[in-house]
Amino acid sequence: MADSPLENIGAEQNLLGSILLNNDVLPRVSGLITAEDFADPVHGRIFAAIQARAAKDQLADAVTLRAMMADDAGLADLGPEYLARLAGAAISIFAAPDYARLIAGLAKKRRLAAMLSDALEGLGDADADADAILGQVEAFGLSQERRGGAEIISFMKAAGLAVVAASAAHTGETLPGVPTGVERLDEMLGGFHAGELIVLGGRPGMGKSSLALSIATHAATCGHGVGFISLEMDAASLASRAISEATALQNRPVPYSAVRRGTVSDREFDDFRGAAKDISELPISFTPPQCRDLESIYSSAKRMQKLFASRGTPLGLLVVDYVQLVRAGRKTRFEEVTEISIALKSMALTLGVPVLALSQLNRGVDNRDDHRPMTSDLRESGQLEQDADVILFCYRAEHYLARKSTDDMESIEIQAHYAALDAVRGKMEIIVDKQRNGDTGTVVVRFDPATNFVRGIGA
Ligand SMILES: Nc1ncnc2c1ncn2[C@@H]1O[C@H](COP(=O)(O)OP(=O)(O)OP(=O)(O)O)[C@@H](O)[C@H]1O
Repeated sequence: MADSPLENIGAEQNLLGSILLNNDVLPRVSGLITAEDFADPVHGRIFAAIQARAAKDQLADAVTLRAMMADDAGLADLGPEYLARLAGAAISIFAAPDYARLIAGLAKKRRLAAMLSDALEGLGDADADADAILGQVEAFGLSQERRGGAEIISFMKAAGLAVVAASAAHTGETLPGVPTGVERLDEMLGGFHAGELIVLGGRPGMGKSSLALSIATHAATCGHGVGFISLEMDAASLASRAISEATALQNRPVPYSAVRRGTVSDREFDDFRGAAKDISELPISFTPPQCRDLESIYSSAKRMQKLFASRGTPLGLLVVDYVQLVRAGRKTRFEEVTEISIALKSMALTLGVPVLALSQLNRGVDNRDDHRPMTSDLRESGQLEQDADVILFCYRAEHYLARKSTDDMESIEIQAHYAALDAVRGKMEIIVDKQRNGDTGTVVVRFDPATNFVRGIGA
């Protein structure tokens, strides 16, 4: 069958063949083309598989890929020797970048054609809103700029975008960013903004994961697709916490630890099951435990973005819990976290969503009199501090006071200790330590660790 004018299957075969024959071709074309640019979906999957192997410093040739893609029905349809045939059709290493540009250019034209056809269809509908169609065209232009990366944006265009964002914020109908569910925090930040890296730091047990999950479920409730990449907890444990929070919101709190231990009453079990049913449709996706390196995090995020787009709830937030567990294969921890931090910021930009990255702070915080985290606590964490657009810390005085021994205290001190404990019981401070485009400050929220419940005081 002849290629359509907007695809060149032969060029795709030649390019893939040359990479399979010589993996050194890959770095020469990586910045020019993505797996989505291939017109033939099987070719896209072959390219993604080559990239995944290369990221792990593994050889990607016809033999290794055939084993890796043994379950790919599309590849099986093309015959057992297809990969070997591709390798036989290789072009020279010097021609590869031109082929990559040709394929990427055709992909751009296909996307443009699809978008224009949608827009024309919209224009044919007498009830369609012209501004909505124009927005669609503009959004397409922006998404192509992100792909191109190096394109130049005129001041006029930037000013236009600034006015669109200001007008959305001004009318107050919608938050400019993804809402967190903590009203005061949303007022300070305007929600989490697309393209931003938000770092949430804290000591273990301070409630980072709980806060992140609570924000994720709230964002999903508001219609944003959420990708939750936890390197610490499995999907069922995260879901259990989210369901527990839903029971608390329904004023029938069922602690997730009791559910796990099997110590809930029949009524509590029914409440838990009922809440699970209520939130089961939320657009949140988790990743399997083997998703631990940057390459798989990025490819999972891209898969989630496609999945959510196809379901009409576009990916609005990506959460990574937590940075120190991600593997990047660098020599020192500092270099490794720096690479992760740069990658997470670029993920936020290329995917066009906010990335909420959790960061575990080291013991230094516990050894001070004031255990509130500070910017300097992030300094050992590579370049996180510089790359982050927003830095949040969570802090619970209750966590420290409840663990303080009263053995050596006088009775008056014990009284003061319990008064202090009562004053902070059930409260978490969210410290906005850095905001590239706004003010800093502290927001106090109600936090029930047993049910993962986080809400603004008085909410
Ligand atoms: N039933 C319960 N009663 C009281 N506290 C609980 C209960 N269940 C869990 N917790 C506490 O809730 C907190 C949950 O914290 P979370 O997992 O969000 O911490 P984190 O900051 O992400 O740190 P970590 O790295 O340890 O997970 C922990 O301090 C845990 O001890």
